[in-house]
Amino acid sequence: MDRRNPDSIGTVGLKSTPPDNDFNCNYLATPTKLNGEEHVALVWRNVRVSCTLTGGCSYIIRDVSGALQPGSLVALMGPSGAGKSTLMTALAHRSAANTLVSGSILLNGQHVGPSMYDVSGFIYQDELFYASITVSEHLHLMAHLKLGRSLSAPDRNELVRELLCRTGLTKCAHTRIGEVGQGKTLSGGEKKRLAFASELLSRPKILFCDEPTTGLDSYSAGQLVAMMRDLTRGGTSVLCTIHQPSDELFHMFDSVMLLANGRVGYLGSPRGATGYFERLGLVCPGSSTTAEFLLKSLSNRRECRGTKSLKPEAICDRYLQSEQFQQQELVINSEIFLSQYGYRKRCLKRRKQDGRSCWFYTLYYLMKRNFLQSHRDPTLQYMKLAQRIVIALLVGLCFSNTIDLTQAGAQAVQGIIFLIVSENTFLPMYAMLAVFPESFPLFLRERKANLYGTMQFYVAQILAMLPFVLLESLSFILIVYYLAHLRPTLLGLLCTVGTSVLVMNISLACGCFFSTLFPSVPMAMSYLVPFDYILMITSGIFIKIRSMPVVLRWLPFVSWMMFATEAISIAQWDGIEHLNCTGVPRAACHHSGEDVLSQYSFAREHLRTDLGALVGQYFLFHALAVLCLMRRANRS
Ligand SMILES: Nc1ncnc2c1ncn2[C@@H]1O[C@H](COP(=O)(O)OP(=O)(O)OP(=O)(O)O)[C@@H](O)[C@H]1O
Repeated sequence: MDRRNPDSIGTVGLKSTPPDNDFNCNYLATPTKLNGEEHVALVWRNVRVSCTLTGGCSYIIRDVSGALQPGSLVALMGPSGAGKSTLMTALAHRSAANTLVSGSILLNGQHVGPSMYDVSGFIYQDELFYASITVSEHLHLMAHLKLGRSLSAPDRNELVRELLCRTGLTKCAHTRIGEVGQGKTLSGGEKKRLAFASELLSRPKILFCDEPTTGLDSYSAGQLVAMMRDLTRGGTSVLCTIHQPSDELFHMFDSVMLLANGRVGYLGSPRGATGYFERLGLVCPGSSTTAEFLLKSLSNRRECRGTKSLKPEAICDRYLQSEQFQQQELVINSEIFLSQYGYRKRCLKRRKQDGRSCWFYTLYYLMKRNFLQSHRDPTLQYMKLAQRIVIALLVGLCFSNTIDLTQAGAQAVQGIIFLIVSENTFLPMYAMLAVFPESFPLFLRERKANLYGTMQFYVAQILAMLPFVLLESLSFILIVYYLAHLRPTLLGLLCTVGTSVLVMNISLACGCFFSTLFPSVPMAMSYLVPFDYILMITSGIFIKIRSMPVVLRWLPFVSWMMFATEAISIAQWDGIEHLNCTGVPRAACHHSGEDVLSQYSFAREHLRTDLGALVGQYFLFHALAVLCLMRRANRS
């Protein structure tokens, strides 16, 4: 219970928060020290939302007006498909890209825009987290991402501690969030509370909650609504969609907005709702809760009918002539008046500082989050490393006694070069395909909330992977090099290792490109397989580039396998003067390293071009991947 504020016990006898530890939890219900200017009011008038898909789509929301006054707890209710989520995302300035919002939505008198992200939080119906990090780590990382450098380390720690305490998560602070089927994970209710705590980090003035109680038992749902009520005591306004709350929960809200087919059927106090509907001739049977009765009344398939049978459209028409509608108009007008005459602050404070330092600061914490996620997932990283080591041992041992300065040795060297290049190409490329589709939904939400940009997200993903990529690539090539007795010179080793690492990075970049270009892994896979064949055919091992049909001679230039095979071949053969021709006809014999290279149309003068082309392809694929990601994010 809040010790400063005795009123923080819910109206239905639910304590605002279970006292699960000895901490003083005074974050949520901190009585507002703000004067009227610091409050944020949201009013909306004649809001319409339509979707812009080709093939046409009618209005989802039609001429909806209302107000969210500072410190109020408002429930948004309606039958499934009534448009609750659509209205809420429009008010929160987080609408899907394929929807068009018209009408006025005013935040302290100003048309709503990106400043909404600085004053509001949004709790989605399905909460998304990085599963491998702990609750406490998640809150600390989110504090860095949301608040930047605006808080000192002790203040940040204190804030996280307070929120853990207030949301009853202290006992699972060091539990990994987890996913279903991963051993110990947070329960559904704990995840909801964590989503709640994450949004409260930035002390939002408005909190939008999309069905936060769905999937919770009645006690947990009661706790959550009580928590929201506590929050409103600090001046925060909460708009919350909710499905069929119990009577206790229903009456905890200050007002309720009922939607039917995208229109308002009632907006007013929960207490007045039953009476209002009774005056329309719709009577609630004793067995129903108030919410059930209201939803059935507004549903197209109604069971709850009174003497008069009003259709949802007629109920919405009657609302426009009601006293409740007139009262709402007064509230909207008074809020507009308060904003116009300076009682509501127009320039809302930004959460984070702008500028370069903030860009790198955010990048660092995104990288840290990605690193923790991949580092802690043994199935993903350590299994991959073990797999690479096993393959390296296999390849190295198979070739261990085959490499010498003979004709057979020359063939073995070219064979192992092909294996090195293809091993560094195909596995990493396919491993990347799932990365962006998996992280895209969370990225989209956080990007919409203005936490970071596409470039920061992309660079963080790549940099966080880099240590593992280097480890995998180096362990593979060093084992193979040593066991197969490849050329024992420093230059040969450096050039081979450097090219292999580069090849692995290009393959990752190409995998990123395919994974951002296509919306799903199977689709990306179906295009990647033919591309793999182009890579292999043009690697220079199977066919001389000069003997390919003229129209296809450009293909090798999109194939890093050709440049890499040539670079490593040069590293292995350049400067070798003599090869043993015993048992081979003189005409078919390679007398020197240069002969071996020329058999594949390779030449030592190409080395710089090869390395330059590899570096160029690395940047090209990353640039294409970023463009695709931006395009997809803008369209979502
Ligand atoms: N981006 C969109 N593109 C096309 N149609 C949409 C889009 N968003 C919502 N709709 C349609 O608008 C209607 C209202 O959807 P919305 O999700 O807002 O309803 P809801 O009241 O929140 O429903 P529920 O309670 O089931 O979550 C639905 O018929 C839905 O299919």
